[in-house]
Formats: sequence, structure tokens, C-alpha cells
Amino acid sequence: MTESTPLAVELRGITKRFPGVVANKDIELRVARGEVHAIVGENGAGKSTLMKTLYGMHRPDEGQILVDGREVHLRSPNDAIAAGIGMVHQHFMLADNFTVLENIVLGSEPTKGGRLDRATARRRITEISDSYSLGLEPDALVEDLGVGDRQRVEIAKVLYRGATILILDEPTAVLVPQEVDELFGNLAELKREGLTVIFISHKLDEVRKVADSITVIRRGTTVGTADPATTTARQLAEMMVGAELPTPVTRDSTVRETPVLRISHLTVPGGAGSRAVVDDVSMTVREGEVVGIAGVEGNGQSELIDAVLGLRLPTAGTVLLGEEEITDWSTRRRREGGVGFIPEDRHRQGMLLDAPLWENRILGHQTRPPAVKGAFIDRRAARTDTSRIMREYDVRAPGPNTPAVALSGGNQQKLIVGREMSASPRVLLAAHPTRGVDVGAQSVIWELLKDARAEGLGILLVSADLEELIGLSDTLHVMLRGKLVATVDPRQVTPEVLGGYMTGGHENAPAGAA
Ligand SMILES: Nc1ncnc2c1ncn2[C@@H]1O[C@H](COP(=O)(O)OP(=O)(O)OP(=O)(O)O)[C@@H](O)[C@H]1O
Repeated sequence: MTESTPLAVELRGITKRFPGVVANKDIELRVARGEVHAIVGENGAGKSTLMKTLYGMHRPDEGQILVDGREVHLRSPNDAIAAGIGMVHQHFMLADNFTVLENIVLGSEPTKGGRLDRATARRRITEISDSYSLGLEPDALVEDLGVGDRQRVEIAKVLYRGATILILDEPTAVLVPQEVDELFGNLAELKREGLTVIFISHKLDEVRKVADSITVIRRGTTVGTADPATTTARQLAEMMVGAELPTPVTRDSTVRETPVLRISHLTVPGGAGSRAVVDDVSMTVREGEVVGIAGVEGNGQSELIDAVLGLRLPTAGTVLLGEEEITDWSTRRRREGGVGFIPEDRHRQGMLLDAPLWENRILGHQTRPPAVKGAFIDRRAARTDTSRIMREYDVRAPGPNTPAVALSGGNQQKLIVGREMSASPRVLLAAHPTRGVDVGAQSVIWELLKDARAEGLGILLVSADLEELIGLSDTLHVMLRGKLVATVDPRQVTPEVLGGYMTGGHENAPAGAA
């Protein structure tokens, strides 16, 4: 790089403190114009805080932000956008019942005589779509789009606002392998056009494949940069955590005869007049068995889990827990009867963000120890047990009185897993149990699930992480448009083949499938 080409982004000595925590400490980041730059680090290392600072959502306590060599003061995302910085969040923020065009312009509509100037908007969107090969259809309804397309709409929305520096927060977490390849194709295109991409990821192999350079953050501070061409995933992990990579998966079957969960012909209706979201689904989970469900998000997996948990009413079919039919039971009774639950959206279902960790520890388990003593909430026992979970599950936070909102995403997830496992469930409904957790914590959670399985726990596992599904499952079903469309052998299937079934590329199970 010559003196005459300033860096697209330079962060000098960025420090950001929250009460009791230094989230970022003296961070240095140098991102060249036109490169794809990855940020990696274990849970709670400070990646999101740093990106939020760069997007104007946090004000740094110390340090400087330079864009194209000039210092900027970002007080809000609007300031960031004005400086050419856009962010694509992990949870898409699109309005389902609007078209692609409407979603893209929402908030920055071109107007003509006070009304939306559709012609101008359409022209610009087509230009953006063509220049970066995004393949957008401006009039399609967002609710009809798959995950990969929705992500491209989010990217287009940011480009529409004139961003030349894009921040992507764990963009591949929700994608199947084919979609990941497409996204990487899109990123290459953005790069070719001179745009700069900064992205956060926990998937080190992917990072090595797509990034031009990598910055590693550990415990709030930059520990170094790595060249993806010459650094292995193991070396990266060691820079991040100083720990070993996950151990290879053990394949000894622990499946016993006794069924713990039997779902028969379960059907859950969709909205008024639409087709069933869970359509005549039958499956059995036995003691010591992990039954995985692969599927592109939105194909009925969440509704299936909700129905087993009693959060949604089926119109047909039955659910048995052990020998007991629980189809009409309340959620609370199911939970007390031994159904554990790791929700896919921890902010909506799994946590009270403003409440302290100890309250979150007893959430959903209020009727049994350590939550109660007689008729009262036993705060002291709840706090003590929360501290135990924090130790055993490596939840990094100041203490049991810390509010959940102050934890990084991965640490919140570890607390939920610890809470659910502590209730010794008979069957665990696990939706994306390691989403957002780093490689070290992921291997810890996998080991815990495997140990529990060996002791007889039955697990119904929904995950978008195909390595996880293949690695943990004893039986693996594929769900598409509400139906189970294939059952594959996890010891033989590859992520690519699985991705094919998930997107409807194969209509039938292969010969030899279970
Ligand atoms: N709003 C907040 N209030 C208090 N502390 C916070 C807040 N946001 C983050 N923190 C703390 O800052 C630290 C860094 O968190 P951050 O979310 O940036 O980590 P991360 O690297 O993105 O982690 P993950 O991979 O788990 O998402 C953590 O200790 C977290 O508990």
C-alpha cells in the first residue's frame, strides 16, 4: 500500500467501557479499500461492540475512527451511513408483506410530488442488482423469498444508501452451503467494484476462504492480524482462545430401545387459508438418540418445536412423552414433565434481557429447586446455582446479578444451555444450540450434549449448522415445506448433498437411506 491510498477504515486505540466491563481496549484495526476483512474472536471478545462503534451505535470512550484517512465522529447510524458505512445485521430487519423494492427504499424513499417515485427507485435498484450480480426481483414479495435472497435484499438496502463499506454480522450463520457459495460470489463482486467488506464470523474455514485479511480480537483487544493464505484454522483458533479445536466426533451409538418422544401425524395449520406449516409429521426420538432436522429456515422446523412444546396447537396428530400422551398438556406441564428447550430466538423466548442472570437461571423453572423454597423464590440458591453454571459452562460475566443484556450473544447462549441441562430433561428440544458461540464454547456444548445423550437423554435437534447436524445426529430428517421429505444417514451424507435435499434439489431419499 502506498501513502497515497488511505485505508478505508482505520481504528486507532478504540476503548469502550460498559459498567464493570471494558468491552474494547485499545483496539487497532486497519482495513484497506477493496478488501474483505474478517474479524474473529471468542464469545465476548468484543467484536459486536467494535462493529456497533463503527456503525455509530456506540460512542467510543477513547480512540479515533478514520474513514478514507479522515477522522469521523459517528453519533448515530445516520452519521455512519453519511460516511459511507452500512451494516447488515444477523437478524434481518425486512418487512415480510412488502416487496423487495419497498423494503430497499424504506426510510430513504425518492419522492416526486410527495409520493414514492417508483420509477427512479426501480432504476437504481436494477442498477445495483446488475452491477453486483444480486439477481433481485423488485416486485417479489419478501415473504416469498428464501434466506439467501433476503440477505441480498439487506445488502442492496445498504448499497442503495450509498455505502461503500459494508459490515456483515455473522452472515453465513443462517445459510446452507450453496447459499454460502453464492454469498461469497456476491462479496467477490462487491470487492471487484472497489467496495470494502468487514465481516464477523465464527467459522474459521470460511474466513480463510473468503477474507483477504483477518484481525483477531481476544478479551477486548487486538491480538494480531493473520494472512488467510498462510494461517490454518487451528492457528487462528489458538490465537483466539489458546485452546484446542473441537475433538473429532465419536460415533458410538448410544441409542436405546425406549422411545422418549413420539410424534404421530402432527399437523399444524398456517395462517388463514394457507397450507399447513407442519404437515403430517411423524418421528420417534429414543433414549440416547439425537434426531436431527435439517431444513432451510422457514420450512416448519420452528413450528414443529413449538407444537411439541405446547406453544402451538396442532389440528391433527399426537405427541407422546414416554408412554403418556401430552398433546393437550400446557407448556408448563410439559416442561415439568421433562421437556427441555433451547430456543432459536433467545431474545424472544429464552431470556429476560433486563433481568439479572439469576432470574434468567430460573426462568421457565420457577416451580422447582433451586428457584423455590416452600412457597418463596429462593434468591440465594438461585444465585449460587447461577454461579455454578457460569463456571461449568464458561459464561463470562461479572456475576449472577449482571443483567443478561450486558452479556455477549455467545455467553447468553451458554447460560441457556446450562439452565436447560441443569433440569435433567428426558428429552431436549434444541434449536440451534451453538448459534453464535465460538469454536471453543461450541465444542464444550457438543461434549455436554453427547455426555447427556450417553446417559439416555433424547434430543430433537434443529440446526442450520450442517456440520453440527451431521456430527451429532444418530438419525437425520430433512424438512421441506412442512413435510419430512428425506431421511439420510448422518455417517455418509455430506453438507452439499444435505443442502440439495433442503432446497428441494432431490425429491426422494437416496437408495440405502434409513
Ligand atoms: N450493552 C452492554 N452493557 C454492558 N456490557 C456489554 C454490553 N454490550 C456488550 N457488553 C460486554 O462487552 C463485552 C464484549 O461483548 P461483545 O458483544 O462485543 O462480544 P462479541 O465478541 O461480539 O461476542 P459474541 O461472539 O458472543 O457475540 C462482553 O463482556 C459483554 O458482556
